[in-house]
Amino acid sequence: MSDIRHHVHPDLDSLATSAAMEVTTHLNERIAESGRAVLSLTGGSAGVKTAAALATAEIEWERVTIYFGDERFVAAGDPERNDGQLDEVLLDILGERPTIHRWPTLSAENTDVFAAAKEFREAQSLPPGDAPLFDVTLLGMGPEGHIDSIFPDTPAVSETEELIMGVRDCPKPPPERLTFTLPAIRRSRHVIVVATGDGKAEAVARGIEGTDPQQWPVAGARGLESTTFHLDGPAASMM
Ligand SMILES: O=C(O)[C@H](O)[C@@H](O)[C@H](O)[C@H](O)COP(=O)(O)O
Repeated sequence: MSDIRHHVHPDLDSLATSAAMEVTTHLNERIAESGRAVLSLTGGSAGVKTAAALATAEIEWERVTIYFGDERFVAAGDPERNDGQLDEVLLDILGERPTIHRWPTLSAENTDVFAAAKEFREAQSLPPGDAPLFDVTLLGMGPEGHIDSIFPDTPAVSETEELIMGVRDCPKPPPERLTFTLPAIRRSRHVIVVATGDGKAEAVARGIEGTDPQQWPVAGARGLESTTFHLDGPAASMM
């Protein structure tokens, strides 16, 4: 049974610093053990702030592979994309050191989000089975408990086989997205959830207690070795 922990921080800056330190420790442990490590990043304010804190971390980035947990299916360079914010705070600084796997973009030749998901799935050819895909998955979370583009009561949260999905009619715009699923997230050695504000308090409580992921997707996000929530006081107020 994986370990579920939470830490409460005085503000977003200290939360991001502490979450980034945890990411750094796990990546460095993995690099020491196997020579490489795999990290999945997330958008949203807390996720981007944590990524920014990683820019000064002592990590051999040449040995790191980076994925994005989800992406909005919009054109390259569209300000709606998650990866643009992450480029700004971290990836442009790291340059070519890490290996980065970006999601497909909407283009004149690529307009079907399901076909884009299939293309990405085939390009990654992730191994079936239980072996870890990610050493660390960092997750932001919405007030209704969505993580990546896995929203309550949608096909993405019901998925039990596929690791990668296209999303249509997403409850939060833009409506078309690409996402790793819960079966993929659960193949992370370590899951780190970052959340602030009292609007997240119920989702945090349901996520930590492990209720039905159909209603609160974050409750299905568990790491193989550990699951850690980094919170501020208001986000921790309903536990
Ligand atoms: O693609 C998206 O719509 C966002 O990336 C979203 O999933 C975000 O990560 C969470 O809503 C948490 O965001 P905040 O930390 O800003 O609340």
